[in-house]
Amino acid sequence: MVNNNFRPNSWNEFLGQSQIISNLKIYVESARQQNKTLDHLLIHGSSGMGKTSLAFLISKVMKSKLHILNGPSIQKPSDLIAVLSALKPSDILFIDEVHAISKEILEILYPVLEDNKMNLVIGKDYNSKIINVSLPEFTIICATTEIYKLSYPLLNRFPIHFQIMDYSLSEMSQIIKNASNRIDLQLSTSSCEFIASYCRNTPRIAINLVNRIKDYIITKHVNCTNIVSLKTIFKQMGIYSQGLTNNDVEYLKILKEHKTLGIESLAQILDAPIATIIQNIEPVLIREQFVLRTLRGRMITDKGLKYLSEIFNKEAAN
Ligand SMILES: Nc1ncnc2c1ncn2[C@@H]1O[C@H](COP(=O)(O)OP(=O)(O)OP(=O)(O)O)[C@@H](O)[C@H]1O
Ligand SMILES: [Mg+2]
Repeated sequence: MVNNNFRPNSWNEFLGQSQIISNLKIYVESARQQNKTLDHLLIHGSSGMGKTSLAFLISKVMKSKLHILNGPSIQKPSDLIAVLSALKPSDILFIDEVHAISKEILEILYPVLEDNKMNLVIGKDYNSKIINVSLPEFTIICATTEIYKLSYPLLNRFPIHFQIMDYSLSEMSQIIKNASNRIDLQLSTSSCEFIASYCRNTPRIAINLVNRIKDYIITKHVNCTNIVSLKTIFKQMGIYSQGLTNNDVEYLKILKEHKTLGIESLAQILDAPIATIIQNIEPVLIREQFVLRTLRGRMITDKGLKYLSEIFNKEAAN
């Protein structure tokens, strides 16, 4: 489990995403000078890229109390209404996985986002009436990994919208350096860069790897953290270069065998849900240019074939 202690506590500790951070600093400062709350904010990006960390950081720099809700766990209107009713001025409400909230809950959220009001239905059938309840000035931060599942009316009710972009290799190595410092693990710059190449561009994976490396060092399964010993650790963990896992390699092997395959056939052969393939397997393979998505289906590239032959040659040599 990723330890919450790794979450950035200040602007400086949140690495990369320079455009988001520089804009956010302006919006936060402007809100402060006008004695206003920050406008509602939507953050989207893949899993483990820093959405929750950013929401936590905003609440820290705004010195605001953070209330947290998770889209899939808001099952009935009262789940949301209870939290909204407890909000105090300047609080922040963070709704994670907002794509998973139902239409019924969205109906409550729309007037809150737009007019800072809750429309509550009191009574039943012919005796029912709607009352408007004004809420204190507060900020809603929503996060999603699946932006395309949000309806347009929801999307355009967020005055601020950030997309978490890829991290550069040097930003990833700095995240690794900072995480290793926090757990007293000595890593050279070249070791950090090497680990960064195994992180699939994802800070959460970086932090997991740093923790696992510490496990190997502490239990003396490996003596030092040079690149040769890091390679031994990753091999033992079943991670290939570029951070590929057995599933990713299996996917490449299937494509090598079949040349071109549609996603349904791939899912069947891999025995994995299509969503898992699209969200967990393909992003790294496409970013590394090992795989192409064409109209006829998925195809392995020459670079992908070279990667496969390299890892199997290495295995044969060992
Ligand atoms: N830009 C960053 N700088 C430093 N550390 C980061 C950064 N982004 C993420 N992290 C670290 O990576 C971990 C995972 O990030 P986080 O939980 O914010 O991801 P997420 O986008 O919310 O993922 P999910 O969609 O799965 O909820 C955090 O614990 C944090 O320590
Ligand atoms: Mg999160």
